[in-house]
Amino acid sequence: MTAAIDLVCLGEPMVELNQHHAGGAYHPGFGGDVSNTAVAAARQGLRVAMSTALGADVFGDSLRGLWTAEGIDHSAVPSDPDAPTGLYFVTHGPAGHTFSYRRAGSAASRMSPRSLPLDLISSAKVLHFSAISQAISPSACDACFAAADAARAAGRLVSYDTNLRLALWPLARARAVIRATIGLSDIVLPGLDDAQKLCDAQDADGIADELLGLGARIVALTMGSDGVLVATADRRERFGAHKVDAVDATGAGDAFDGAFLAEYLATGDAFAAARHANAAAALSVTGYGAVAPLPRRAEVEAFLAR
Ligand SMILES: O=C(O)C(=O)C[C@H](O)[C@H](O)CO
Repeated sequence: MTAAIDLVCLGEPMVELNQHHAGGAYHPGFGGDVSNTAVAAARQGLRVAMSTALGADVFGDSLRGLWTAEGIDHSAVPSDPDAPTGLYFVTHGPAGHTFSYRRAGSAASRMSPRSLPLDLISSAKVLHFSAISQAISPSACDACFAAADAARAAGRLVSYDTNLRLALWPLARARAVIRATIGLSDIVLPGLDDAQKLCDAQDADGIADELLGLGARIVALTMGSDGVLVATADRRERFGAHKVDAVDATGAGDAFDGAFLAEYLATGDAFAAARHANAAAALSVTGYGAVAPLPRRAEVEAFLAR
């Protein structure tokens, strides 16, 4: 079964409570950046598995329900009877969205190198994790490095989103860990705001140069309303942002990541992958929540064909 997996996503899934309007009700949904990426990739046709841990609780059960419905393999995900599934709240204001976490001590934060499904990671085509996967605890950070080592030793691709969450760790530590991880990654997927905190360079081309210099093979830098810059050692290209009626940017980067990986595995072309992912990310911000609005392949293709 594991031999058929294209993508393993390693990190922390969470239940989401999203308050669409100030003072209004909180709407239940799903989040956790790499779980969002897993759903985004599965909706584009990849065979995806999760590597994480859940609490043995109703929130863990509902995440399993999501993954089953999306065709995502969660057979390697244990349920921890002694630690909860993490939650987060999303509120919206004039400056965008804010995340408030209830995740300290979660089951996923107890991940360690010993808990990894190494056969799965070594046999899948791509391992994807993020700086959030590393920030949730020192043992989870160790697990990410061990997983990257296993994937690389097996000749697999490592994909990394630099998602910087300064509520989870201080910038100095984040910067050191993230820059070291970029050196182990084939595909690096940063957002501009984060990249400006992680790099000495502040402009998009300088950031791409710096990340390629750290060892990335492909950099896809998402820049919000300025679109996307994709850079490899010998080519770079910009893709303009699509104009859509945006209501909630939660998970837009994860939508990009999942669609990018799906199209990259289908075509081997990072630039075609970015064009596809740029459209998927645009569609993902037209609804509330990290997961519900993630588009399917047919929707992305129809949007690009307009
Ligand atoms: O912020 C986090 O740790 C999350 O995983 C919550 C969101 O789902 C995620 O950030 C969206 O990218």
